[in-house]
Amino acid sequence: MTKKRLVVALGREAFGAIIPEQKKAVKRAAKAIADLVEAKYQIIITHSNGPQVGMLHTAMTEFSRLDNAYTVAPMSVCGALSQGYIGYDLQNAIRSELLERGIYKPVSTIITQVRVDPFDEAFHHPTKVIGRYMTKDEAAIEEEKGNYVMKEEKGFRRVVATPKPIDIYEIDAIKALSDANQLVIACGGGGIPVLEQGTHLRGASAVIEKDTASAKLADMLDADEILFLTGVEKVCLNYHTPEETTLNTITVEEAKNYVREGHFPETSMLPKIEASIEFVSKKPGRKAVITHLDKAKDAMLEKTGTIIVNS
Ligand SMILES: Nc1ncnc2c1ncn2[C@@H]1O[C@H](COP(=O)(O)OP(=O)(O)O)[C@@H](O)[C@H]1O
Ligand SMILES: NC(=O)OP(=O)(O)O
Repeated sequence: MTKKRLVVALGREAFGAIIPEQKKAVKRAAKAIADLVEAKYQIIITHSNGPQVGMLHTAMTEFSRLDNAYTVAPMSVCGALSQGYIGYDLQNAIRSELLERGIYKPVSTIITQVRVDPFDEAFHHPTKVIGRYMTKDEAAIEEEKGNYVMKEEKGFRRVVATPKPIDIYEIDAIKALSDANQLVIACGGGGIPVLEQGTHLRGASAVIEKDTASAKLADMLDADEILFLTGVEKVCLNYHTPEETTLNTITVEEAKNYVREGHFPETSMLPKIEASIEFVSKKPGRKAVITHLDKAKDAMLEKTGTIIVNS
């Protein structure tokens, strides 16, 4: 029996924001992945990095202010750092969980670069929230430093540009490892955004939306399914209102209508719905699933989650 190829996109629930939280949270992510390995999926893992990339950028910038022996790290370098240390924790947690279940399977992280367009309009309209929540006063100080901030429900956060992913440079390596039945962590944080300049890849000051990049990766790998593991069991209409209802299986057309009706916020659920529409509508038979981190196996068995199909 050929295994189904599945891209699993791990959201913030799988990492928390700070390093001690991450060590604990990745164990839950590892359980989800191990369940899917046991269910015989061929898995490629992607992950969030919004809180982490913001933390790294702020830390490096502030440190360089204190000591001029250190320099500011560009956002692209912070993206690479985040892929490295998140991948490190994740691959070790998955390795342990699999070994405890008597399964040996190599797990590796690929530092992944993703091509973006230097003329992408997103560079003029930053919308990607990163880093920690700030108070109004902290946000004002942040703006004085030349950074953009945005007001969210729980406070203020920094925002950076989020250009569309065009191509994934390490796709052949990702595919080779996956074809060899190994677990691969790739496109972390949406991938490091790079601009192609002749033979040189130059890092861009941006953070790619990991949901969009996950759909791109899933399409380039010709995956059968994509699974977004987030903080809710099902996607809702009229979220957090007295009229709230949950969605079970919906078609791409229904999903598009709900987007038009404005049910999904731009900085949280919308990218997952748009990525699902993009992936599913490219080829018949594809499926996208959105559910809670702890419900991965049940959702793949269609016992829970929101499932997006062609028709
Ligand atoms: N319509 C909606 N239905 C369900 N959850 C929603 C909705 N709108 C916003 N959310 C929130 O969006 C979150 C998912 O977005 P986010 O945390 O940014 O993703 P990720 O888990 O990939 O990091 C959910 O955990 C939930 O709190
Ligand atoms: N890069 C990215 O989309 O990260 P978050 O999911 O944490 O926003």
